[in-house]
Amino acid sequence: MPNTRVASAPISQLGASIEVQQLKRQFGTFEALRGIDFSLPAGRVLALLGPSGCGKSTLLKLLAGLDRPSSGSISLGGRLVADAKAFVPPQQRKLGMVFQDYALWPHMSVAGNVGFALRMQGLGGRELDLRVERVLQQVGLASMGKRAPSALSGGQQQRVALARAIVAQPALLLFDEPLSNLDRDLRESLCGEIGQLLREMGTTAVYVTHDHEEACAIADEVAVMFHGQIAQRSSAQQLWGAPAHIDVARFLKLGALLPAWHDGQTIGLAEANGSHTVATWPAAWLAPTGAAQTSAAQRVPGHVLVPEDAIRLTAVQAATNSAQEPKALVLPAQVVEQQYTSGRYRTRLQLVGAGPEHHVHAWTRERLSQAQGSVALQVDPAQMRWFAAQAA
Ligand SMILES: Nc1ncnc2c1ncn2[C@@H]1O[C@H](COP(=O)(O)OP(=O)(O)OP(=O)(O)O)[C@@H](O)[C@H]1O
Repeated sequence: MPNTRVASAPISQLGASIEVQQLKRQFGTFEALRGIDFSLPAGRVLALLGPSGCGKSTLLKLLAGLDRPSSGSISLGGRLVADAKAFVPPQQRKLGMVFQDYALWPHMSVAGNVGFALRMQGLGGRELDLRVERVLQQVGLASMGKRAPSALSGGQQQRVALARAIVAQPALLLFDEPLSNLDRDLRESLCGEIGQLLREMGTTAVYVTHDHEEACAIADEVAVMFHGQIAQRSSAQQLWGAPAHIDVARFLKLGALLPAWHDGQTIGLAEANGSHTVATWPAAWLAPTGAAQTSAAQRVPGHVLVPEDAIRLTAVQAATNSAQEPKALVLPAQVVEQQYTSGRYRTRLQLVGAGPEHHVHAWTRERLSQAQGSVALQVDPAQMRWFAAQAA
């Protein structure tokens, strides 16, 4: 979208706050949402992130009023819109929606699509034309109003859908995987533009995606969902730096999750059955929040997260647990394979003396051959995190 849009952006309004309490949605005996609680202040953007089937779209539909909760409540802007008794239909919730498949009306022009909500409000003539043209300009489609949607590219069609969603100045914008039909370059640019537009507008928004880069680029806060529940809700920085749950670390692919034990003082990398400890180090070396999860007198099984960026590769002879570098964990490893990507090698390494589950990935500039034998991993323990095994 052109930069002129920023200077001429006329819309600046505060959106509606969202308050969701103990929200559940059952389909027969299946619980698609199992007690969702969150509140979002007005003007904030929340991304719902999670694997397929975790309940993101179900939650979005309940916020939109396209479906009713089995129990629990939703309030928008302090007004109760859904609970056991109340139900406010979508057209009275002052919201705009953008879907994955654009959902444009093919028999209407671009301007006809964009102006539809305003015409429903009784607006017409010059004022309608001006509002539509202004919004088309905002989404980078100035002077395309007369075209048919079928005469536009996928990215342009999604801009029309965006213009249609924002033209009536909604208090809440809901996005359901809006970029997943577009190619990667377009996804990246449109993602940045939507984020900028949302910040300019000050509208509250909920954005469903299974792409963590998209979620982090657009949203102030990210809620990661699994099996109908929110596992963690925080800023993107916190999500990456302090995943609260092993499933979050796994979903975000934050690094290797190595079987380990923790006895309150020491952490040991161990075989899954606990039979053979490969290496130990003081638990205090880990980030405090990671170690704080366990204060046991006996060994508790779990996993240690080793982010790829926490690992440096050195020659075996150069690597020692020296007094100069007391908090560097040194582990001998064997190169298994390397893949060249984006100017670096992603290198898969097997820890020496450990089972197949004890492998990690690290990045190197050089090509290493298996014939070079062992290398040493220098791991920064401050970047590692401990996750105790969950009770069955
Ligand atoms: N109308 C329905 N009847 C029965 N089950 C449903 C219905 N709608 C959703 N579900 C189930 O609820 C679960 C959550 O679905 P939902 O569409 O919310 O997932 P999602 O996280 O949005 O997934 P995706 O990323 O694949 O769109 C899924 O197991 C789905 O099969």
